[in-house]
Amino acid sequence: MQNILGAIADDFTGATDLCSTWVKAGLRVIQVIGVPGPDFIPAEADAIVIALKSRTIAPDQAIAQSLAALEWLRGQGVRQVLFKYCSTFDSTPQGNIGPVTDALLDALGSDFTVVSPAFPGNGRTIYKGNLFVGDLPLAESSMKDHPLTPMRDSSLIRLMDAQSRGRTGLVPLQTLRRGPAAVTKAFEELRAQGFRYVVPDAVEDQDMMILGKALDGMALVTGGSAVAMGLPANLRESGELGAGMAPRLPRADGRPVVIAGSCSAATRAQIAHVVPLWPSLKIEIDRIAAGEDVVGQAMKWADDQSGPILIYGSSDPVEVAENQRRHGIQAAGEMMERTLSDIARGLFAQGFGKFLVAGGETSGAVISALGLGQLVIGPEVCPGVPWCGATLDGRDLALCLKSGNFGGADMFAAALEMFDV
Ligand SMILES: Nc1ncnc2c1ncn2[C@@H]1O[C@H](COP(=O)(O)OP(=O)(O)OP(=O)(O)O)[C@@H](O)[C@H]1O
Ligand SMILES: O=C(O)[C@@H](O)C(=O)CO
Repeated sequence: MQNILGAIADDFTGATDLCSTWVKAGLRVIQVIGVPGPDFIPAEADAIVIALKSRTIAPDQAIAQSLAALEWLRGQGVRQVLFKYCSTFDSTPQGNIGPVTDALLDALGSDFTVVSPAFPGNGRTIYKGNLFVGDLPLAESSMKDHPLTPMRDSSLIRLMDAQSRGRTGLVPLQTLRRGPAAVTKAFEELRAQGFRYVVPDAVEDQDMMILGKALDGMALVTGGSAVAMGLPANLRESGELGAGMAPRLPRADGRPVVIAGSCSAATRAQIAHVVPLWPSLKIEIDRIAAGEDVVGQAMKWADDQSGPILIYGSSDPVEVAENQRRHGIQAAGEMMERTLSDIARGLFAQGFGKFLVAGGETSGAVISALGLGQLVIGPEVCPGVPWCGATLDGRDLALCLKSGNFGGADMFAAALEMFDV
């Protein structure tokens, strides 16, 4: 069996978001955690998404990991590769979106690709090359205060140019709306003019479907999960895709816990919603830095509670800035990720079996600490956020990896209600 679509995602929640998009399109999809070793046997699938944690690491490491992922995917026979990054283009002036895209293009012997973080279903739209989050330009949205990748420019063209080797062109909405053939022609013209990347405007799902058709045959596609929406239709037309299967809610015994490390506005609203309803524990960076046994205390606390519980590090931008000033940006993030993931591992040992984790970096840390190899994608809680199943030490567990800014205020409870919790 050859897997026909392959993807490299720069974080774990982004990977599940993409998997969910393809599962909804009827594909059998598996999410693989990190680049698999030689003994790894992937479950049978139409698409494989490799989840890396490469969004904020040094560019040379991100390149090395992404190239290793590409090599592995090519060994599986994938016919098109997607580099999945955040729908809010989370990156720094150094990368890693530009450097990884350049390295993947080189490795594939290609010199042109699309840059499309648009995700209309979640309010990420592109107009005249500018990225909007809901009603606000990216640089005026809450992403301007992101702890690791503050986004201070809304122009995707400037953002991509600043961190890549080539030049970025635009396909305006008017051209896109003329259909796939017009888009393909615009791509060819831009490429002939020496552009290496193209940002297509897109404001509705229908635009993503037009774009998807124009991407047929492009060796490397880059963007958010919605750029993947139209790709399965190309495979159906060429007869390469069989009948789809409805996703199933994973089996999982054990208590539920929400672990939040995302400081995004949506996650903070979700936390504010459940704090009055559920036992909730805030983890303080200062106490971690002071060497207190924060993990042991959290596990004891969790043992004393019943029903769903929330453990969170998330703070508002003022407190995050204060923590970063005291401990350093990287160190503050890492301390919190390590602590939350140690707590997750401890809770699994304590019998917890349903984990909702908020935040891409945080999810990456938790999944790595649990030592999971692959996730089977189940039904969606809200756009871009599915439940996933995994097996660990002979136990079934369910995981819901939530991108920081996804989901409405009542999303935590809605996710657990799917299990009648
Ligand atoms: N109180 C805090 N002070 C400083 N940093 C924090 C605090 N709480 C969490 N963090 C760090 O902020 C970062 C949040 O990144 P994460 O990727 O988990 O969330 P996100 O960016 O909102 O989600 P996504 O990547 O899915 O959009 C993590 O490194 C986390 O450890
Ligand atoms: O594209 C998105 O917004 C998400 O899948 C994500 O990558 C958040 O980390």
